[in-house]
Parts: sequence; structure tokens; C-alpha cells
Amino acid sequence: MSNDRNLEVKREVPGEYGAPILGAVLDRLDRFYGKNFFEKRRDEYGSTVFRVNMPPGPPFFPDSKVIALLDQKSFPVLFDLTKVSKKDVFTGTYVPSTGFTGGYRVLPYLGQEEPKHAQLKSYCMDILSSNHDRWIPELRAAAAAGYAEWDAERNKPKKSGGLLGGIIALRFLTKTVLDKDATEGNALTETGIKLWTAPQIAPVLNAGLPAVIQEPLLHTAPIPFIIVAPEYQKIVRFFKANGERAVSLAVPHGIDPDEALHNLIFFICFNTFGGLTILWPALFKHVSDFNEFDLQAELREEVRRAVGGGGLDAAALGGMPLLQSTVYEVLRIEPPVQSQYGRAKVDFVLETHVEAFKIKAGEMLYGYQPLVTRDPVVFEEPEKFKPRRFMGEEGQRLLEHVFWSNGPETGSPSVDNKQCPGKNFVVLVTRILFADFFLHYDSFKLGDVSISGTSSVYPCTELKKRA
Ligand code: HEM
Ligand SMILES: CCCCC[C@@H](/C=C/C=C\CCCCCCCC(=O)O)OO
Repeated sequence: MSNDRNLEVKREVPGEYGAPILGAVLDRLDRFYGKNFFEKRRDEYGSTVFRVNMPPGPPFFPDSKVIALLDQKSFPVLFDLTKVSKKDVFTGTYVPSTGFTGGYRVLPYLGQEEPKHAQLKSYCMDILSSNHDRWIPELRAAAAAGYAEWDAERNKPKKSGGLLGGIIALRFLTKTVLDKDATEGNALTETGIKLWTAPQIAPVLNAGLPAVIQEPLLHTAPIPFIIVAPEYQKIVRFFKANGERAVSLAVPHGIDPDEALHNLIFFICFNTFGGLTILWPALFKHVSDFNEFDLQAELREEVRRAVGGGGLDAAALGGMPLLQSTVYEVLRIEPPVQSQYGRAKVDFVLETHVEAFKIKAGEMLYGYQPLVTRDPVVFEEPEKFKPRRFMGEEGQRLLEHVFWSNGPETGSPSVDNKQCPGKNFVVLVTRILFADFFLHYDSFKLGDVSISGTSSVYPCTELKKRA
């Protein structure tokens, strides 16, 4: 953010990093096992910008000193590439071994200024756009197969099974991009993909396990790729055998086929599958827990009225303002990826709502998004889940303050920024899935999350088919 109100710099950024190594270890333990890690420091320093150590940190990970940003005014500096570099900050202050990605630095780790960034981002956007007329029918077919499995399962005595395991996501993604459903014969499985994904982000993930297990195994030193190499080889074999059309899209962008293959795998298995298996359960859980008015009745009536006798397509979605607003409210109150980083590339003045600070080149900035998208200066009753929040004129205007895709919801991903190229795709397929669900079911109820980690499985305790 430019220093657009010329606020005077009155003090240094508050906060301290503690003793070498020990300070980082104590902050890491507090982040994972303490409470109100950010809120208590914000209140103690009287500032939404302050110095703190983020996980994982020394001795076996790089320096993890950051300046935390917790408000809507300072956080967007992370989108300003004249001020910060996004090179090698995708997972935070450390970078997983390129062993996990075939020896390549895949797109999310590249700074916007690196030549390959534009080539690979254009390739990623081509993968999405070249399949534009297949995403919806393939998603609906995958969902229909999912419903059949749920209905069969519901007749069984056990009440197990998540309403939204990643089976639907894995099926529609591989069927569309690779023309082959990876779930057939368990060629690829949700577990296998998670086994490959988890070690890459384990150092920053709170898997909900006791400290005595998590600290030594997950948070102290990198997990060597060799442990999950067999899983990755299975994924590589499947993408190699079925990915010719998808890899060929990289040729016009001057990308070597092998590098394209490993980026393709990352886009589909980490970026998309990983992101959707966080977002979709969260959407259903928030709707299940909502009890101010009969939201599910209003949603199913809105969906069925908008679809009428026609088909469920992007046009029909236009007649579902409540459903769209509900999806945006989930993306606001529970952004699927909480952490975004950026390294200052020049000295500059950073503003919060109330004061200004001097930032020095080289310092690592860290935005904790869940507090930013609950900033009371911007959102009324920010802690409340309000499905109608983004409806109407006023609601649409608020979208510029929704940052889940590492940019404003009103922004556009491009080769000139680091905003998620999947931004519009994610909102479209999530609205389609949710609408499709209400064409088949009247209502549902979810129990509490049974496992945590990168995505959650919520037991479905009630599922009423369409009358
Ligand atoms: C719910 C699903 C998703 C979520 C929550 C999500 C979130 C994000 C976030 C927060 C970033 C910025 C990371 C950073 O700070 O550098 C990002 C970047 C990225 N995402 Fe996504 N994303 C999702 C889906 C997708 C999809 C569908 C694709 C592609 C098919 C994708 C591909 C990428 C790529 C390639 C980048 C790096 C962008 C660049 O280098 O300019 N993501 N995503
Ligand atoms: C398994 C993760 C799936 C998300 C994929 C998505 C965006 C990824 C962005 C950064 C990767 C780091 C994810 C850390 C998740 C846990 C901690 C947090 O929440 O801070 O790709 O576009």
C-alpha cells in the first residue's frame, strides 16, 4: 500500500524475536499449542503489525523472523510486487526439496519477475480454459456417482463416510484434464495424493497431533522426499500415461515436456485437489452449522427456481445470488489457505488503519488472512457467518476485501501478478457442485470434524433426498 495519507512514522515495528533459536522454538510451540497467538500479541503491542517468529524456523529450517500483517490496510502490500518479492515464499520461510516435484521449481515458487513465471502461468491458465466446456458436465457426472455411493452407504448400518471426501474432486479433475478417471481401480487415491502433499507442508501444518509426536516428526526438520517417492512415482506414471493432451498445451509456451508434466501434476494434485478438499468441506460445514434462518430451504428453493426445467450451467448460476454470497462468505470467514508471505525488496513505509511503519528491504512480511478478512473496520459483525453478506450492490462492493486467492476477489490473475490462476475456476465449480447438491437433496447435517490436517472429513449425520 502506498503511504497514501502521509501518516507520520512514530515508532519502530513493535515485537521481538527472542534469543537466537530459542525465540523461534518458543514462538513455534506457542503457534501450534498456545491460544490466540496473533490476537494476544496484537493487543499487547497495540498494533496489527508486529515482529514475531513463524514456524518452522531454526535450527534445521531457515531464519523465520517475520513482520506479521493482520489488517485490511497493511495486508495488500503482499500483492504489491513493486514492494515485495514472492520468490520461494509459497510455503513460507522454507522451501520443500524439489525432489517432491521432479527436480523442478514449480510455478508457485517462482517470483513474478522470473522468466519462467509467465510461461508456466500462461500454461496453467490454458489448462483451465482449454477444458472450459467440460468442467461442469464432468463435475456433475462425478457428483452423481458420489451421490449413488452416499445413498448406498447410508443404507449400511455404519454412519461413517464424509459427505465430501475428495472422491468427487479427484474424479472430475482427472476425467477432464487426463480423459481418464483416476479413481477407477484406485489408480490414484485421495490418501496417496495426501501422502505426497503432506510432507511438503508438514513444517507449517498443525495436524492436531500431540506435541510429543508432531514436534520431532513434522516441525523440526524436513521430511525427506524418499519416504513418499513411491507415491509420487505412481502419480507421475498415471499423468505420463494419460497426460499427452495436457502436456502438449505447454509446447506453445516453450516449456520442456518433462517440466510441464511435473507442473501439471502440481497444479492438479496440490493446488486444485488440495485447495478444493479444504474449501468444499468448510462450505458444507458452515451451512450445516448455520441456524439463524432455514438457509438450506432458501438455497434449495433458489437453486430449483433458477434451474427450472433447464440445465444447471453458468447461466443458471446467475439466478442464485444467495448461493453465490454463501460461497463468498465461506471464502471470507475461513480462507482455505491462512498464510501468505512476501519479502520486502525495497525500503518502504507500510500503513495500518491508524499508523505507519518503516520496512527495510530484506525483511519477510507475513499475512495471517483469517484476521484480515475479519477486520471490523471493513466487515460488520466480522465473526458472524452471514450468508447474505455479499448480496446486492453493497455486498458486491465488499468483494474487493476478500483475499483467499492472494489478491482481491475483484482482481484478475495474470502473468503480471501472483494471484491464483484458479480463482474464477474455483468459485465456478464450487457454485456448480453446491447447486447440483440441492437438486438431489433437500437437506443435510454434518457432525464434528473427525480428522484435521490439510482437509477435513465431516461425518454426515443426516442426508435427506429430494422429496
Ligand atoms: C480452493 C482452491 C484453491 C485455493 C484455496 C488456492 C489458493 C491459492 C493461494 C493463496 C495462492 C497464493 C500463494 C502464495 O502466497 O504465493 C495460490 C497460488 C497459485 N495457485 Fe491456487 N488456489 C486454489 C486453486 C487453484 C487451482 C484450481 C489452480 C490451477 C489449476 C491453482 C494454481 C495456483 C498457482 C499456479 C499458483 C501460483 C500463482 C503464480 O505463481 O502466479 N490454484 N493459490
Ligand atoms: C494442501 C494445501 C492446498 C492449497 C493449495 C493452494 C494454495 C497453496 C498455498 C500455499 C501452500 C501452503 C499451504 C499451507 C496450509 C496449512 C497452513 C496454512 O493454512 O497457512 O494452491 O493453489
